[in-house]
Amino acid sequence: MDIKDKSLKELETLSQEIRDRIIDVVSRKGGHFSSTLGAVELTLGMHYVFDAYSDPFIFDVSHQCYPHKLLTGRWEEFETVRQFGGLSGFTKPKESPADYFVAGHSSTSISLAVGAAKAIELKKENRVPIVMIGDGSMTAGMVYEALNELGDLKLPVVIILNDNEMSIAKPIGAISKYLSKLLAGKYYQGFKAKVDKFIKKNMPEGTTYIAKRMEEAMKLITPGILFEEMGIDYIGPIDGHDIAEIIDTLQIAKAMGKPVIVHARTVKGKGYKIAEGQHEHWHGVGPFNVEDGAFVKKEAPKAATAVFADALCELAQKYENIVGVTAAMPSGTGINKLIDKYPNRFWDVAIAEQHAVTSMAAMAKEGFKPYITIYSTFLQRGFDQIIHDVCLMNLPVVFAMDRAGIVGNDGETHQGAFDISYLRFIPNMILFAPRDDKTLELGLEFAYTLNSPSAIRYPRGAFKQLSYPSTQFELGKAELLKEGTSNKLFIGYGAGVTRAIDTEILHEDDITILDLRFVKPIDKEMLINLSKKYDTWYIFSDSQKQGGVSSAILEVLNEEKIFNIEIISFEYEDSFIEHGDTKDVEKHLQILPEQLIKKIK
Ligand SMILES: Cc1ncc(C[n+]2csc(CCOP(=O)(O)OP(=O)(O)O)c2C)c(N)n1
Ligand SMILES: CC(=O)[C@@H](O)[C@H](O)COP(=O)(O)O
Ligand SMILES: [Mg+2]
Repeated sequence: MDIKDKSLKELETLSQEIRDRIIDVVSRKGGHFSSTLGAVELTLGMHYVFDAYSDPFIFDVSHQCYPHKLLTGRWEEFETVRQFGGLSGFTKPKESPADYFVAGHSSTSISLAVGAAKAIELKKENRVPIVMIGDGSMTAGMVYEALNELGDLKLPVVIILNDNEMSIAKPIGAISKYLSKLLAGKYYQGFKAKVDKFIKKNMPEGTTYIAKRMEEAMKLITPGILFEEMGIDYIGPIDGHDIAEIIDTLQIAKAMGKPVIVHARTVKGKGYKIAEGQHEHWHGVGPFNVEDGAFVKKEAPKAATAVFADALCELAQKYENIVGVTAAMPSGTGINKLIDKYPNRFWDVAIAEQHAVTSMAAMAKEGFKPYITIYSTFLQRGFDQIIHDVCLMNLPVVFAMDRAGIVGNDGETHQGAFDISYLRFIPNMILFAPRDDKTLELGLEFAYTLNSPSAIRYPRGAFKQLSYPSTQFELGKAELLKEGTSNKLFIGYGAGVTRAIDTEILHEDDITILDLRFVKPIDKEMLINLSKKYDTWYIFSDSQKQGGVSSAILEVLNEEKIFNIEIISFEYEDSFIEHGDTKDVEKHLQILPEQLIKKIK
């Protein structure tokens, strides 16, 4: 939709239509809600001043990109957002040429803009990268790595800092406090008045000349701004819901031809009163009633996250040296409960996964037992820190990895597919997984006893509760759940054990089921023994096949020169897994028990 020739009044009407569409669709389908509502006017400003099909439009995390989708030919299709086969909830170039990059993990936007700006300069093109980044995402280290170079190179990049004074939860840390202080300032008004006066007095011919003078004007009224010190001009705070002010400012920022941060004050949830200014609750939602904001809740069994949080609470009470962190996901990981109860032992360190890992390594060195509670996908950010700061030092840090396996509607960027593959080869690391609630509780207690780094994984949502009695973990020991009479062996890992059991029930043969429990150290003895009885092994695990559970088993068989076993892995194939309701995605992957049984037969 070209909005460049719309009047201010028309733009205001459009902003209401966009909000109505988002509220209507998200209230029925679920999705990211309050961030995207708060970004409507800023997005309109971006589209008015820049060109989404030419200028790189870079949305950080991109959970706030719904207005952008609606403005770039996806109004009708928006009905399908986050559903299987439908629109992604994030920006995705495959979906539209107006989506510059895939995003979903935070704080990548300014680096992308710097790279794009370098390329634009080398290609001698006339395009300007425009970024939208939230205040919460300004806490991550990558942002400062990018600003560091940008302030030096002085390439033209416009960065809208969309500041609603919230991350998913409340904002954390010194940067947040600093931004709040800036928000409280009156810099923009002074700046604008000066610029207006200047333009009126000195003929408004040619933006380069005006921009040059603006720079001088700004220096007088933005003392000591961190960004200025880094070589990046700062304009703000502006009202991020005032379309005229946004357009005005973005035009100026674009004309300046150098890196500029436009600091905009916004209200998270703007336009839906019940959500306005609320954190957590309205960030990402399921279907709800628009009239009263009541969620259409389906009766759901207790999620693994809640089982984890309760169990860790009990352990923390028992062992005073247990500490823990989350990187900006307090309620998502359930650790908010512990932060409330033990504020001196459990922390939200903001979006700072690398720092979370390394700072907990030092706590382990000091004799504490850190539990890093983190989504499988976000731990990817702390990869080098796991190797260099935790495993190399052989420190007993526990990685409690939530959202392992298919996460559903967030899709490609968020699937917890890779953790086994990226952790398994690291020396000293112990990898194990519970199959249900009880074994999750046992696993957390077992982790406490370990003197090495360990990682335990559990899924989004609830485990299916199993009837097999639970025994405590024993390092490197698998558990034979059922001995059958056929030549087949089902090996399950974590939630994969349930998949194995559910598939076995559908098979007429009486099949042996092994809960592998540890993928590292793996139970070689058990595998060697089983190789003497069963010659066709099926591997069930909610993880990537490459480097995953079946790879680990094949390594053992190969080392032991056991070549007569056929291994059939039902792990994820070598591709990124799309978004959709988890059941739909699993069906697409053909890993539902009724599909697996057909493959086996
Ligand atoms: C690396 C990484 N860690 C954590 C998250 C989870 N996450 C998504 S949005 C968000 C909050 C971002 O806050 P902000 O940038 O201020 O955006 P807002 O939602 O307030 O608009 C968090 C923590 C993520 N996407 N990526
Ligand atoms: C955008 C983002 O990274 C988070 O909002 C994420 O979508 C939360 O996922 P859960 O719903 O699994 O907590
Ligand atoms: Mg925010």
